Amino acid sequence: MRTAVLVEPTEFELQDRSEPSPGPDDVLVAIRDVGICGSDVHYYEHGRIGDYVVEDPLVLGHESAGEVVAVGENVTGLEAGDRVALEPGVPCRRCAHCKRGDYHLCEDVTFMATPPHDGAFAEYVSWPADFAYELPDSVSTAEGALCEPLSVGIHACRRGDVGTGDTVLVTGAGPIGLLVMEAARAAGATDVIVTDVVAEKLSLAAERGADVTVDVTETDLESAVEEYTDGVGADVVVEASGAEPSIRSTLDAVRRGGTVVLVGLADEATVPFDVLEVIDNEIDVHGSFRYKNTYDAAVDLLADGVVDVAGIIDFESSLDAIDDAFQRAMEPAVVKGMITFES
Ligand SMILES: NC(=O)C1=CN([C@@H]2O[C@H](COP(=O)(O)OP(=O)(O)OC[C@H]3O[C@@H](n4cnc5c(N)ncnc54)[C@H](O)[C@@H]3O)[C@@H](O)[C@H]2O)C=CC1
Ligand SMILES: CC(=O)[C@H](N)C(=O)O
Repeated sequence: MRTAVLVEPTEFELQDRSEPSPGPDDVLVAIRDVGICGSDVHYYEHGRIGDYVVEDPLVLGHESAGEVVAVGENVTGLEAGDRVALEPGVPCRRCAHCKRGDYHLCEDVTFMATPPHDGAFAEYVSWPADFAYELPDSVSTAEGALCEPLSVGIHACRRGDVGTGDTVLVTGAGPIGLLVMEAARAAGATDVIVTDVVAEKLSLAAERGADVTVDVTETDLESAVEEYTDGVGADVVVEASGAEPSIRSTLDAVRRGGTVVLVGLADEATVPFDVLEVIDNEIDVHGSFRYKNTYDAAVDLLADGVVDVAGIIDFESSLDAIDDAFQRAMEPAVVKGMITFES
């Protein structure tokens, strides 16, 4: 089977590898669509993310969906021909975190495209059947692939306990911020404010239903939120840029007694954060890491037409043109590129 392997920073090699054979509990999936995530681009550019270093050639891609072509002997509920979205992180199922239900915090997780585990820029992937979610006919495999970033959004909104009538501020209008907005709407938020520093991103956020967009290079965020909320502040702020000034600004924009959810990964682990403001204003600050138990919800939300993920896709490309696709994905105005495989 054909794969795109990152052999050096900024260098993919198209390699033929042998097709995996499914274990007894696995499905063999012919991959149809894989999203290019910011983390893929980061590995491509720098060969590492923090402590995760690409030491051996690595197949990138973890936002994937495709068609089941074979199933292991223990698999029930899925058969050849079914289309599935693949949840990319498979936990050990045995550790304390897994046993208390926090499987996304498992320290022994096999996460696609995170060294040393290969990802889905490959014609076939063998994956545990219980981490493969059947897609109804109304949901495309491109949408199925984007259940991954949508899951990040759903989990962040669950962490923030976003509810009916809430005003939610989303900082950063990349794919994660835009899908946080979708998840917040689905959770009942009636007002969504979105920030960014790139005009095209803010235009897209507005087209997709943001009530207010704020270009923080031109407008003071605190004043803009104060004006919109009659001086109260946002009920929930979801930080989805990873930019240090934006992380710090969350405390200026959240209401007293509100919640800040940190999703964006800052370049530096240490960001000044005013703990007195957190205490005086009784602000709940939550980290949000990947997701757990979100894929069923993501598929249902897509099937019911409650959320839109396809609208964030800027371009589709073939595996052969993966270098060009990654170059395009690095352009500031681009939100989401997809690698598509022929069926
Ligand atoms: N916690 C988790 O489980 C996960 C975290 N992430 C992180 O979430 C963040 C967002 O991911 P993507 O949307 O893929 O990234 P992205 O880089 O595509 O989007 C970030 C957006 O923030 C904007 N931005 C930059 N500076 C800003 C500022 N000062 N104020 C407001 N917006 C600003 C950028 O223009 C861009 O549109 C990244 O830091 C990523 O590493 C992504 C996936 C999972
Ligand atoms: C940080 C990422 O973008 C990635 N989705 C991951 O969860 O590792």
